[in-house]
Amino acid sequence: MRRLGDTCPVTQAPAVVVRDLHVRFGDVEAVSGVDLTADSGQATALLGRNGAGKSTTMKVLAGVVPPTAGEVTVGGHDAATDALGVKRVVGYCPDVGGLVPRATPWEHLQLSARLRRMDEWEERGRDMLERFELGDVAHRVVGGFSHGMSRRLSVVLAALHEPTVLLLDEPFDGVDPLGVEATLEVVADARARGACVLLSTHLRDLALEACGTAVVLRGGNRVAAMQAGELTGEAYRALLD
Ligand SMILES: Nc1ncnc2c1ncn2[C@@H]1O[C@H](COP(=O)(O)OP(=O)(O)OP(=O)(O)O)[C@@H](O)[C@H]1O
Repeated sequence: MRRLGDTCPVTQAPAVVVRDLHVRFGDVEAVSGVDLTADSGQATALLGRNGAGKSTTMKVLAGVVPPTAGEVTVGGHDAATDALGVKRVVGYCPDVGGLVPRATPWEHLQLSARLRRMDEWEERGRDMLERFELGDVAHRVVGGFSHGMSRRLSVVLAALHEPTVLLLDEPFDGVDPLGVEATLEVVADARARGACVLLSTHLRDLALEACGTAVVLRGGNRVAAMQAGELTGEAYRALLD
């Protein structure tokens, strides 16, 4: 039985390694040559315009879409051959979906904890729901939730089990300032306990606040990787054009 706070195997290698990733859906090449590395204890922002390939890259890192070509290792697991191993080490907030409309937030937490054979998770679960102002609706089905409430619950579910690699795809989308603050705290907490965080967003300012490193994608390619502080508005705009 896994307990919160259990230490994960520490490796010297970067927590996430992506080399020349290609992902094809039929005739569409969604990702065509992305390279990135991300270290434990660091947060990396994936930035880029609509259709740049951010969500597809995140799906590969989460083990839910296989790479068509290239090398992808997440927490030491090869995404092409060991998707289950990848799923075990990540916490993933998808860009859309992932929630069961007829279930309540508390039931989502219960299911997640059971699937991961977690013990002693209730206090953290309650605390996280409170931090994301979902405590009052913990027993209301999520089918009636606003978009922002659903996003907040998706972040809670991704982070509940204190994963080695935390993947947040558009976590700020439609989320109010208190939800943004709670999400930034989740990122900071994850970094502090040595997790590797990857966060995709269109919002440069929030990316800079949350992350020390920024990777910019365009047309399925990585066009830049830099310290987040170097990504001025002007530099970002130039990379997008
Ligand atoms: N399942 C799919 N089938 C076909 N094409 C897809 C599929 N998923 C993504 N694509 C295409 O791949 C490209 C990259 O999409 P992706 O969702 O990864 O971009 P994104 O950077 O996350 O965009 P956004 O910021 O709008 O969410 C787009 O052209 C998209 O239409």
